[in-house]
Amino acid sequence: MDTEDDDFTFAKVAAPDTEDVLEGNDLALNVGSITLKDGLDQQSKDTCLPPKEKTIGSLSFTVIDSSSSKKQSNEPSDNFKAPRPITRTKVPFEKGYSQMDWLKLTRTHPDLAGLKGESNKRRISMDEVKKHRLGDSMWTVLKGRVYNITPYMNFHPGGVDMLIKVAGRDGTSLFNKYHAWVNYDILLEKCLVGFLDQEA
Ligand code: HEM
Repeated sequence: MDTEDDDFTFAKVAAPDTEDVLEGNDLALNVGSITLKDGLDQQSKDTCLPPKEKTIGSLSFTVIDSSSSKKQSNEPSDNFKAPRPITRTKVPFEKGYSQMDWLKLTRTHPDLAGLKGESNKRRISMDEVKKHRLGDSMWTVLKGRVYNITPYMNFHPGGVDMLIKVAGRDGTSLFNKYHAWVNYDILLEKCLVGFLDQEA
């Protein structure tokens, strides 16, 4: 059987040693003896501290006069112009034109680019791109790749009006302005017509 002495759940907590108490008291005394210098003694006043900078013990701080009519340096200057935020309005997609529907179409449609058997590795001149501004064959250039964007028109979350702006031209900068993070490479993979011939 356990005796009361063996049972740690009833272990007696010894009263603190008188020495410990004294040490504690010492600490308390030490804490009590910390003094804060106001830094305004004659010596500080005579040294090189600027008038509004003061020292308390080892801490120093600067007094800012908020009543001063002078502008603080962290205020925007009069010439500062904040960049104008662009408005990105998501157009509610029509039934059958969600991003999932687009994904399904890219997997099932045999020729979204409208290649009709031609290779999509072809080099294409900007003049040829310009001819594809309308109808079922609207092309755009994104970072040197030429895409037929007609099939994607109704699926574009930003709406047809936005996407049509890049038909027949290089759409890279406009695309980046609105959503540089969008992975067009994957989205339009099946719409690739060819590569822009920079020299032509
Ligand atoms: C050419 C290929 C393009 C592709 C593949 C594409 C794709 C996308 C995608 C996936 C979104 C949804 C993004 C999201 O939810 O964060 C989106 C949204 C949007 N896109 Fe495009 N886009 C293209 C071109 C453009 C262009 C040229 C413009 C502008 C002229 C434009 C304007 C917008 C806008 C305003 C939204 C807003 C909807 C939102 O806040 O999500 N897009 N686009």
